Amino acid sequence: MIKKADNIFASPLEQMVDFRFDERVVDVFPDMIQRSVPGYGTLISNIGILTARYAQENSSCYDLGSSLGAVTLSMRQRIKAEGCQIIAVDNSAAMIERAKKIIAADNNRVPVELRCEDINQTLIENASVVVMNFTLQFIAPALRDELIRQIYQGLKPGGVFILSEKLTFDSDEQQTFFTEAHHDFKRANGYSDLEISQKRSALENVLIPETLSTHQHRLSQAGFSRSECWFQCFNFASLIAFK
Ligand SMILES: Nc1ncnc2c1ncn2[C@@H]1O[C@H](C[S@+](CC[C@H]([NH3+])C(=O)[O-])CC(=O)[O-])[C@@H](O)[C@H]1O
Ligand SMILES: O=C(O)C(=O)Cc1ccccc1
Repeated sequence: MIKKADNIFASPLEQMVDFRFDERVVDVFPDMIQRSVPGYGTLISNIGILTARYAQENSSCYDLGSSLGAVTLSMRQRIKAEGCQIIAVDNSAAMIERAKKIIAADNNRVPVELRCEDINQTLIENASVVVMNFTLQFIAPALRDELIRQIYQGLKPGGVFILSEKLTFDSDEQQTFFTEAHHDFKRANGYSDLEISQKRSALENVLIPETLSTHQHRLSQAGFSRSECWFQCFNFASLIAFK
């Protein structure tokens, strides 16, 4: 499949509208996420490696906010345990339609179920691995505690939850440093200042980042015994939480 370049925010927009995972975004999504999230490729491959270690026989592995199925494919390639299935969930119909084609073109044997639904409505059960790779940040903050509690409840003993998020920081100094470093990363990947600033406005009310300590506190309140930050590049981090 050829990768289409993301130029969604390249020309001046008369009216700023909230960012949505629609058809236009789906078309350029692999290029957009790769050029926007430092370490994205490293995260995808290592989520596969972590899944290989923690996937249990006859259990389910969940990819919540699966977009085009990058995490699903990485998990699918690595799972060795017998009788595992992957459940991939996204509430964007455009994403799910495209993901169906991508998954169908992959010939690995691990069963994949793709669901178009709100992850707040997803019943998590018999899970050994649950992944949210940059999805919690799009969930209304008031719903986050309950969602993480549901994930904890649905995990089997020994199960893990992998949570990747864009972070915000308590100190102005840290916030400025990480934001500028991220913008430098985007500039180095060919985005103009206009693209960076228009996308930033479009995401303002849609992507609501939290601090690392807010995430860690929520995980421990939900019951997780321990969490480790196993990856961070600038303001993008990933945690693994153990039941
Ligand atoms: N309530 C919701 N229910 C279900 N899906 C949702 C919801 N809200 C947002 N989404 C979906 O969450 C995904 C977030 S992208 C994940 C990248 C992927 N994990 C990847 O590793 O390539 C991250 C990003 O673009 O920064 C989109 O596909 C939304 O439709
Ligand atoms: O582009 C950004 O500034 C981001 O924070 C990452 C991102 C990547 C893809 C869709 C939405 C946000």
